[in-house]
Amino acid sequence: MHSLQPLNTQPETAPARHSDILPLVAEGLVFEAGGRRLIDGIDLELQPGARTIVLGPNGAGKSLLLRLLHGLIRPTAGRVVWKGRPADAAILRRQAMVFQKPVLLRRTVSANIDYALKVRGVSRAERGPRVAEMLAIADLQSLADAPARVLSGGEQQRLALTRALATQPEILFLDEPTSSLDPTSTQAIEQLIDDAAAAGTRIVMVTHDLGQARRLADEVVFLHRGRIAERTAAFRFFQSPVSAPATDFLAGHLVI
Ligand SMILES: Nc1ncnc2c1ncn2[C@@H]1O[C@H](COP(=O)(O)OP(=O)(O)OP(=O)(O)O)[C@@H](O)[C@H]1O
Repeated sequence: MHSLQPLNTQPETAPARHSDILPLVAEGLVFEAGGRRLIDGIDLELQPGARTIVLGPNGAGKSLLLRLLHGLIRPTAGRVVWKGRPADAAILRRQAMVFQKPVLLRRTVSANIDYALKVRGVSRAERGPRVAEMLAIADLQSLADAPARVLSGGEQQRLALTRALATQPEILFLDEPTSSLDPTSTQAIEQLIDDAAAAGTRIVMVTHDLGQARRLADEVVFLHRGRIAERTAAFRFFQSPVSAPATDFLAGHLVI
């Protein structure tokens, strides 16, 4: 197994830029299910620019938080506001999410990308060149006409990410996108994320891989029991986290 090189260790390197939908603000977010309060009053503001990595122990509510922000599930209380307004169809088209297990259409690699563009209203004339460009960026040209289902796990995730990036989202949510991938596939995915961030896409990513968090994060949001225990610039977080749960977590102690 070869080690992964740090892509960028400096904080706040992504260029801040104008956004039509950011800041994304969560106000008093609560999510309850099965008689449990799983997200317990989260306030969070995400401005354009930085790359946010969400860390925390199993069951802390990381995936739920991403799903609430993305609009896949509705909060029990509180709200998610995009540049001052609730999510609507136009806002939903400007954001994307990539899951741990790629969700792909039973079509070819090209058709998966083409379809994502089509549903966002991109004309046929524009789609062809955009699909070709994205296939090249993701090094998937040789698989363009292959059914997506025959791809390896790493290739499928590269396709899922490429499809998301083809829609030029202003913000991209990633929920453990490399958790079942080998180091080479992980590196390819990280490079695509890094490039997207450099081009201005706001990155919000959950990972259990602390090395990956160090490589990609500008800042860390640490969740514990459905609450934000701390939000700290990445270089500081890994040197000296502020909260007790994060300190224990980084020390490898069991955090529940
Ligand atoms: N729809 C639901 N109904 C009931 N409980 C749920 C639901 N969704 C999630 N949970 C529970 O909420 C808690 C937080 O889940 P979540 O998937 O957000 O955790 P996580 O921090 O992403 O954990 P992991 O690191 O293990 O993926 C867990 O205890 C989970 O079982």
